[in-house]
Amino acid sequence: MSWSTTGSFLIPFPIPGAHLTSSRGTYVVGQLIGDGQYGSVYECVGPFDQPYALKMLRPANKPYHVVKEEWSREMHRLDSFRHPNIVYIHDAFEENYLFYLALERCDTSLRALLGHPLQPALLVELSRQLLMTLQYLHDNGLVHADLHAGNVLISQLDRAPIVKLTDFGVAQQLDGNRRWYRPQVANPKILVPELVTAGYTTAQSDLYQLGLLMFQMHTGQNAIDVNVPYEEVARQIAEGTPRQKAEALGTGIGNIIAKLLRRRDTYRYLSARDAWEDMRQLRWL
Ligand SMILES: Nc1ncnc2c1ncn2[C@@H]1O[C@H](COP(=O)(O)OP(=O)(O)OP(=O)(O)O)[C@@H](O)[C@H]1O
Repeated sequence: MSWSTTGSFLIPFPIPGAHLTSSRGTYVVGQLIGDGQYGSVYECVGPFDQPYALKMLRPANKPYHVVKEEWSREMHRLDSFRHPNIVYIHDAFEENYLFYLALERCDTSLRALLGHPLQPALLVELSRQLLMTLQYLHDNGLVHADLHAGNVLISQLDRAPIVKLTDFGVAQQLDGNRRWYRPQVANPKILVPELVTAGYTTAQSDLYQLGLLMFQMHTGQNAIDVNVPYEEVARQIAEGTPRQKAEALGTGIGNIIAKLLRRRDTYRYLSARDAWEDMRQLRWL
């Protein structure tokens, strides 16, 4: 059995076969799918024998009320942003001081597909769906701010792949502001120029993170060397290394990625819609 500490408590994490109960019924926990910075995700079977992905927010020595706030924020975001390309939330509950989200279970994440160039048709289709999802979020004043391959889930991979964006733990409602001044950097591997140089994030920051992701889908490689200290990652971003690499590809899609990776927001695509306008013009579409 695995254990975690929260303050003076010792709380057992769920193990395969464990039964968890919400007001909607009983969930049977299966194998661990994976761990992230903030949570662990398990296979799970719901009250009507449906397969779910059960996300448990890891306490990680944070006070109870902080974890509860994070869980509540993510639950409300997923609940209010219903879209075919956003992972569906079925239930949310607390049991034994741990907080859970019962989510639609997807086949895989984009992370599992990376490491080599994707077929152009697949790259375009996944990018199209991501752009459409970002436009929906931005039209509703939300910036995701944590767009990396582990948060891009995919359903129906063997037929017609459907993107399911997940993990709204970092996301921020802009509330009429254009810029969100952030207290801390959540994930140094997906830094954006405006965060490095001025400490803020905008909706266009999501487009930059998508550019990093599309570079990986197109080439199978990272546009930045992420296995280095934070200062070195920040230097690459501030110097515009990702854009230079995308331009050097000399491909139509490389040019679009380069424009997503512009450092100055006036030169970057202004919206996801604009980026798709260019992508749909590519000859091989
Ligand atoms: N609804 C889901 N269906 C299938 N797999 C999922 C689902 N949600 C998350 N996963 C997988 O579970 C693993 C852990 O997810 P989680 O969101 O906790 O962390 P992460 O995205 O890898 O990283 P981080 O939280 O640090 O951004 C990942 O491999 C992710 O792809």
